[in-house]
Amino acid sequence: MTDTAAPLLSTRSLTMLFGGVVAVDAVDFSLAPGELRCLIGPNGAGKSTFFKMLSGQYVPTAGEITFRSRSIAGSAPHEIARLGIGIKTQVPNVFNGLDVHENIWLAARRRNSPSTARRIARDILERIRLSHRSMVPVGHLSHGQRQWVEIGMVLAGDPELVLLDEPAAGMTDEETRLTAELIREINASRALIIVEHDIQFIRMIADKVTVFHQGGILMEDKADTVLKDQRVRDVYLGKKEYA
Ligand SMILES: Nc1ncnc2c1ncn2[C@@H]1O[C@H](COP(=O)(O)OP(=O)(O)OP(=O)(O)O)[C@@H](O)[C@H]1O
Repeated sequence: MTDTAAPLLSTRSLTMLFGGVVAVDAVDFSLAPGELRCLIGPNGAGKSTFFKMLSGQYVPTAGEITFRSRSIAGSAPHEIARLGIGIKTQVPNVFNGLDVHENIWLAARRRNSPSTARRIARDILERIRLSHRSMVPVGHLSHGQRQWVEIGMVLAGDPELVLLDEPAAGMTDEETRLTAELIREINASRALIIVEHDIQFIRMIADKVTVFHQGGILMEDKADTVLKDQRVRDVYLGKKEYA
């Protein structure tokens, strides 16, 4: 991967208005193949709206999104998923009454034969560290384990780019540590963009960080540089622990 490689994903002047509110303001963004990028920024900065345009949940007011050299702005979510972008939102997407294996098998079954889906589900269960709980209804799992099932369901679609919206929210310290490990493993073969508020978690996973502020990009650099920056401290970190 070099800076001269064609980006996996890029946006140009990407804009989203809600009535008079400019939620995302002419954002130019670029992600290299295989990259792991964290998005941070204060509440209301536009991160979720940006994500929802990438995944097709929102149709941008203006601007372009290019994924693997194809224009995808305004495409339907299922088309974008088929092209290789998988998203885990903050809204739960699991079937609580089905067990762990069934949830992941169903996600894999969308594009595979029953036997291939079984093999994929078995591999994913190992990766998300839930093989030993495969027959437990998802509703009986801890919050952190349910998040891993959701990540597993995204992986079952075999995306080249994974979007995760606050994957460590509400997790215990141990679950957060395991999630960071899991994300590193996923990044061995896939690109990721992760919206996250937990600075300690960002330190565990991040290489490069993009800071959103008032709908635009305030700064983009290596995690250490960003977390030390005075402007970022002023608009975002405030009283947060970042030492
Ligand atoms: N569906 C909507 N209708 C109207 N305004 C919206 C809508 N979604 C977001 N906004 C507004 O757009 C701006 C950006 O919101 P967004 O949720 O994208 O920020 P965020 O950075 O994801 O914040 P948070 O960290 O709290 O999730 C905010 O001013 C918000 O109030």
